[in-house]
Amino acid sequence: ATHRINQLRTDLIEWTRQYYVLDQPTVEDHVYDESYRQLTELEQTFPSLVTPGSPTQRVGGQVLPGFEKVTHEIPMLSLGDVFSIEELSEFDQRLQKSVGSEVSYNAELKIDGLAISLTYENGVFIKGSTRGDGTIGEDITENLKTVKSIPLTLTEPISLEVRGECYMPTKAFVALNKRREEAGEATFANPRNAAAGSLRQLNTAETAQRQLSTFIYYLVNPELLNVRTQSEALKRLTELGFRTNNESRVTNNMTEISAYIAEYQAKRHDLSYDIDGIVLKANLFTIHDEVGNTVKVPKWAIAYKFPP
Ligand SMILES: COc1nc2nc(N)nc(N)c2nc1C
Repeated sequence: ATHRINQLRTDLIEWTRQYYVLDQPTVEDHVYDESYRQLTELEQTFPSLVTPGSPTQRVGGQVLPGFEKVTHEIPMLSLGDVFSIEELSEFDQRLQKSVGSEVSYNAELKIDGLAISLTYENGVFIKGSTRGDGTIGEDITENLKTVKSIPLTLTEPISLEVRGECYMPTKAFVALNKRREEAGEATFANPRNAAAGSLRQLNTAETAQRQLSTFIYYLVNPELLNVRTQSEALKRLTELGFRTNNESRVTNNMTEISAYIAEYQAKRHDLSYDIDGIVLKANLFTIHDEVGNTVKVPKWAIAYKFPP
C-alpha cells in the first residue's frame, strides 16, 4: 500500500503543478479524479500513512479558532507609487544618481491581490502569513495550504522565504459573486477584497472553494540561491515549483519602460486577473543592498499606478 500511495501522490503532485502552477494540464480531469479517489480511499484504510504534504490535505476542513500572529524577521514592505511617466523618470534619475550608474529594472505587472509571505524548511511549506502592518502579520498557513498553486514541497530541499500576491482570478470572482447574490449574501466589491476575505476565512474548507491563485515575486535573502538579479531569482523560483508571472521583462531605459507600460495598459483587461499598474525593481541585488529601504517602502523599487 505504501508503494501505491507514494506513486499516487507523486502523480497527483506533478499533475497539480502542471495544472495550477504552469497552466499546462497534462492529464484529463477524470484521470486526476480517479487517482485522487484511490489515494483518499487508501489513506482512509491506512490513516497512519497520511502525510502533511499529501494532495488530500489541500481540501481544508478544520474551522480555526482565530489566527496567530507572525513576526516578519525581514519587514514586509509595501511600495512607493507614482502616477505619471514624469514622476517615474524622476525616480529613475534619483536612483541612477545615488548609485552613480545606469539602472536596469525588472519590470513586472502589479498584481492586485493580497501580499503573502511563504516560509519553507528543507523544501517543505511550514508557514504562510499576511503582511499585516509590515512587522506583525496573521498566520494563515492552513488557508494557504488549500491554494493549489502554492507548492507544499519544493523541487529541492531548500529553506527559504518568498513573498508574492495571492489573488482571485476574474472568472472565479464573477462566479463567486453570482453565487453570493443567489444566496442573498453581500457581494465583494473587487477581486482583491474577495481574495482577502477568502484568506481570512476561519473555515479552511470554504477557502479551498475560492479558486485562489498566486504570483510569487520576491525571494528574501537571494544570496541563498546565488542569484544576482531579480530576473534570475524569478527564474529560480519557477524551477523550485512556484508560480511566477510570465509577463515580466528587464528594461534598460525610460523608452523601454514606457513601452512596457503602454503594452500592459492596453492589455490590462485581457488578463485573467486584476492588475493596478506595474512595478519596477532595480534588477541587480547589489543596488538593493546599496540604497536599502525607508521605514515603509524599498528605495530600489517603485510602482507606477495606471489611471483608474
Ligand atoms: C517588493 O515588493 C513588492 N513587489 C511586488 N511585485 C509585483 N510584481 N507586484 C506586487 N503587487 C508587489 N508588491 C510588493 C510589495
